[in-house]
Parts: sequence; C-alpha cells; structure tokens
Amino acid sequence: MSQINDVAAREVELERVQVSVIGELFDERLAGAREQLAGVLASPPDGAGEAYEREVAAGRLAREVRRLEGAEDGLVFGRIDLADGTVLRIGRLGLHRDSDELPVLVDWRAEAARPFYEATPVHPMRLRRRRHLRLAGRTVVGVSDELLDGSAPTGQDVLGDGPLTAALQERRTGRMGAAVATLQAEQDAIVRSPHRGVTVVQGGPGTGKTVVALHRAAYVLYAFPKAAERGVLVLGPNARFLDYISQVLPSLGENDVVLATCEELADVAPGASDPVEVARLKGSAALADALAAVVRSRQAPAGDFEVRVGQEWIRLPDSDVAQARESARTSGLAHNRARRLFKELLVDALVRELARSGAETLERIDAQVAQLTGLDLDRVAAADLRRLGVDEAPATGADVFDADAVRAELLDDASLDQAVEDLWPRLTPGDVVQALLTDGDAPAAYLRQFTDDQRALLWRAPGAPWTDADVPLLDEAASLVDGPPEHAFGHVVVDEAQELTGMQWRMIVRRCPGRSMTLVGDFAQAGPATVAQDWTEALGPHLGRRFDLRTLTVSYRTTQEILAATEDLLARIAPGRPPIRSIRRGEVPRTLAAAPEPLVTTLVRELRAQAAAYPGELIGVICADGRTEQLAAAGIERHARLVPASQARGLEFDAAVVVDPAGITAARPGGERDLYVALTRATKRLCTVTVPPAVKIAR
Ligand SMILES: Nc1ncnc2c1ncn2[C@@H]1O[C@H](COP(=O)(O)OP(=O)(O)OP(=O)(O)O)[C@@H](O)[C@H]1O
Repeated sequence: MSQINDVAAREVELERVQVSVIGELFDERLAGAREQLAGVLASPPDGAGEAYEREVAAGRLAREVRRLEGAEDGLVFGRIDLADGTVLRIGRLGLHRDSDELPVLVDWRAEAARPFYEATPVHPMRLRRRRHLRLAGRTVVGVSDELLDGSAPTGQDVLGDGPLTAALQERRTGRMGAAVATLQAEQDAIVRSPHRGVTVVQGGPGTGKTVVALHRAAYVLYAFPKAAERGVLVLGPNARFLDYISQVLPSLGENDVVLATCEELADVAPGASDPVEVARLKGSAALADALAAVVRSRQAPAGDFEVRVGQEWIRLPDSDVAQARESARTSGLAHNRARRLFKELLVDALVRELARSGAETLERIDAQVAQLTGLDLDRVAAADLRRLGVDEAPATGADVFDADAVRAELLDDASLDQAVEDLWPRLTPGDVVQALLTDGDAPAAYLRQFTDDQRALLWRAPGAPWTDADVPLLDEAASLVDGPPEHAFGHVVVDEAQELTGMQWRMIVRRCPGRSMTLVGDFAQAGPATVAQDWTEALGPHLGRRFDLRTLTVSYRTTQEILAATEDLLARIAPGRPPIRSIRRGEVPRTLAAAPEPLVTTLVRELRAQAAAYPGELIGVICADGRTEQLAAAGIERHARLVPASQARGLEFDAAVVVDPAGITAARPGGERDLYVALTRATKRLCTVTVPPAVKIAR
C-alpha cells in the first residue's frame, strides 16, 4: 500500500515540475498578450486609417487575452506516452516554443491528442500509457494511469480509480463544466467527426448530448477555419439553460461563440405565450407560404397606375405595371428592397410616356398652327436659323425632352412616392404577420389547408402582444420584407433540438447557408409544441434526409435507480426505445405524500433534511408551471433552485424534488414527457412529493 502511495507521490511530484514549466510559458504568453494590448491602447492613432487598424489589433489582442485567461483553470489535464517513448501533454490549448520540436502542450483538439480520447487496449493507437492529471489551481494533486499496450505496470505507473469516476463525484454547481479531460470515446468520435454537414446526436437523459454539442462547437472553431471565420452559434431553449451552459466554451478558450435563444436571434421580446394548440399551429411551416402570399398580395395588385406630374395626370396601363411588378419580384430582392426597383421601373415607363405624349402635343400644336396660318413652323424656324448663319436642324420635341433630368426629378418626387406606396407599400414584419392573423379575409385566403376551427385559433386580436410562437413568424416576415438576416454563421449547434417547430427550423437554416450543423436532442423529452416524431420528419423539409445520425447510450447523470423507476413511463412515451445504461449508482427514489399537512410544510421539511444530510449540494425543486408562483411566495428559493417543469430541459442537480407529478402530467399536453424530464435531472437523489387531488365540496 505504502509502496503504491510512494509511486503516486513521486509521479505527482514529477508532473508538478513539468506542469509548472508549462505554467511559466503560459504566464509569459499571457503577460506578452496583455502587454501588447496595453501598448496598442496607449499609442495615439495618427489619422482615421490608423485608428481603424488600432481598433482591429486591439480587438484581436483582447480576444487572445480572454482566450488565455479562460483556459487557465485546469490548463493541463492529460499526458500520453507513445510506445516509442515520445511524451505529449494535453491541455485546453496548445503551447509551442520555437526552439523545441515537440509542442510543450498539445491542444485537446489537435489530431495528436486523438489517442488520449480514443485509444483502448484493443486499439491502443500506438500508446503505451494514458495519464490523467488532477489539478487544484496550478498544482498537480493526483495522477491516474491506464496501460493500453498490454505491458505490465512499472514503478512509474499509477493505476487506480478512473478520472471519470472522480469527475462524476464532483458536486453540481448550477453551471455545467467542460468534460474535456474525460470525454469518452463514443463522444469524442462525434466531437472530432470530419463530417461538415448535418450531424444529429440523440440519446436519453444525461448521455452527454450537451457535452458533445459544446465540445463540437469548440472543435469546429479549431478544425474548420472557413466555418470558424463566419462564427459558431449555439442555440438553446431558454435563458436559464443558456446560463447553465455559459461557462463551458470560455473554459475551453472559446469566447466568441454566440449563445442565443430563438427570441434573441430574431431580436423580438415576446410579451405572452400561446396555448399549446395555437403554438403548434403557428409552428407549422405552412405559415411560411401564407406569409409569402400576404406579401405578394401587397405588391401592385392588378390595375392602372395614375399619377399627377406637374399639372398633368399621367396614366400607365396595367401591362406596364404588371411588367414592373414581375421584374421586381423576379429580382430575388426582398419586398422593401424590390420596392425601389419597382419604383424605378415605373418611373422609366412614366418617362417614356411623358416623352411620347410631349412629342404628340408638339405635333398637334404644329398641325393646328399650319391649319390656321398655312405656316410650317419647323420650316420657318429652319429658315430663321439659316438667316442667322446657324446651319443646324431645329430641335424637335423629342430632342428638347431631357429624359435623365425628368427621371431624376420623378424619383425624388414625394407625390409619386406616395402613389408607389399605395401600390407597393413599405412593410414591417409586424404588418405582415398582423395582416395574416388579424385581417378578416386573410386566413381564409392564405390558410386554406387549415380548418375553420384552426383558423379561428390562429386569429390574434389587433394590437395584442407578440407571443413566443409569433417570433419565428416575425422572423420569416422580416426575411420576406427586408431580406436574409444580416449575420449568418459557419456552424450552428442546436441543443434540445427536438423542441424546434418547422418555423423555427426555417429561422435556423436562414442563418446557416452552409448547412453545417450539430443538432442534439431526444424525442422522449419533447415539449408539447413538438409535432414531429423523429429526426427525419423534423428535419426532412428543411435539411433533407441525409444527415449523420449518432446515438449515445450511456448516461453519466441519471442513476441506475432513477432509470429503473422511470422505465414504465419511458415505455409509454417512447414505446420500443431501447433502455440506456447508467454508470452511476444512487439511492432508490423516494415518494412523500403531502397530506394531511400543507405541501409547503412537507416540502420545506424535506429540503431542510437534505441540506443537513448533504451540505453544499445543489437541490432542484421542479413543479408544474402554474405552481411556481405559490412555491416562490412560500420562500422555497431559500432552500433550492425552483424550476417550472417547462424549463427543466437540459438542467442538472445533485438532488431533485419533483412536486406533484400528477399535476405536471396534467398541466399541458404531452405532460408525461415533461414529467420524464423532471424525474431525470438528479445525479444522486430523487424525491417526489405527491399532492392529494383537490376535493370538491358539494353544497
Ligand atoms: N465524458 C464525460 N465526462 C464527465 N462528465 C460527463 C461526460 N459526459 C457527460 N458528462 C456529465 O453528465 C451530465 C449529463 O450530460 P449532458 O447534460 O450533456 O447530457 P444530455 O444528454 O444533454 O442530457 P439531457 O438529455 O437531460 O439534456 C453532465 O453533468 C455532464 O457534465
């Protein structure tokens, strides 16, 4: 025993020395970047060009400082010893000294680091040994080795508990941490996949889908420079979830990933939410066609165009208007941009008309004068000019007409613009959605595939606040009237992707023209607005049927006991789904009945008991959305995180207390899936508190 301890202590000491050398180089790099940044900021720019260059350089250096600072904690976590004696240390970022051939620290995403994650005794990938380092701050406090080539342990090998076990035993903090040191082979294979198109990762609760998605985002930034140039977007279901995952990428040295919800992406803050049946209808991609039809209906409906120019009314025939409309529509420009083209084409037609009618008027005057006086005015004018010694032909009406000047004047003319506005009005996204869902005749005209009842559900009162299900409609309308979103991304990661409606998928695809995406989710955990049953159905219309589908099979969160307790529920909500395995053991879930005492009394007693027995652990109380207010008012948040069931997806706690499971099931359609999500949030203990149904007292 003491011999083993001696070996471990000696190896820890050796690693300490190496890690402190790496730490010194890291400090040098960080100090260098900070110094350079301070230098750039201190030097006054000479002129606008230099100010711009300074800004660019300062931005780049500030990013570098943030990248280094983010990766400082747990900078070095692994080492691989190749069979030929080469030693590589693996860390959150790469460090290299020009004087050395081998890197001082290999970035975990580099190809050279792959065996650290993927080597097994069956496929050792030329490794003899894989070593995990455990650090407290900068100091190595433990090492643990795996021998991969079948060789016998030597006096330098420290075999013991796996690092994964240690990682999983850590307390939850309310924020997810990176799993970069312990990514498992099946996860790593997805993170490092060379596939640049759409990758879908499915798996039961706690199988590491979020872990894979976030490490994949970091990998894409490292390995796919073209995608990295355009940036990476991580889309999550709500702000609470984004807060939960917000630390992972910065701790991998990646600060420039955009984390957003659909609302943030569309830049719309909804003021209400729709009932589920309305949200489902609004999520249907059929609404995209309807919105497009509304916009088309506002583009120069049939008819002549009449406008007052100076003292005259000029009329353009329907055919001229139709031609301008078709050219503007087929230009590929969005409605408000195509309006300018439409106006220019109308003005061109007007100018032609003015030139023609001007020439006609002059000819008519000439003819009248000739009839009255017998004089040919053109000939008289030519003779006058000859007498004056000018030999030029007199200007005709057409020559006098300055088409360019008239055109410019018309384009600037306010009354002409107003006339165009009547024909092709500038629209806001809100106008379009409002026109579809509020105007009396629009639903019947554009939503023919819906029944009368469905159309009635879709109707919204004029001036009502926008709802969360309106957000993708507004975004669609924005793309129709103002064009595609300004910012597109090179790669998009979607977590809880089973939640997205057809209209939301359209939002995402608009922002990722390269269709390079990592989508992770689980249909057994789908919320009530989800209508698709599987990935092919959900993605087919938007991304096609060809995607790389991967399945994770091991749960790193949900204990075997909790998985067993939820087996029947899973069989009901996802019949035929093969069960997942868990590598965690814990307590058998308990059930408490909140009767005859009030619920809050039972709950507070339970939370106090747990806090006393397991101090410092993170407890989540999950309840039906409608009960949150009551529990918040009773001060439950002093003891635990209080989470409405609709927002529990993706979250994790040491212990979960699920309040009134029957209430969660009944709260909204698909409530059994909400309950499944709630029951699978704990890493250690689950307790459900049942509430007796309210008794109706007959009078
Ligand atoms: N390789 C790993 N090393 C250490 N911890 C891991 C690993 N993989 C997953 N975990 C941990 O397991 C827990 C569950 O992971 P994650 O949240 O990614 O699962 P999920 O599949 O997204 O779950 P859900 O379906 O509930 O959203 C997290 O605490 C995560 O850090």
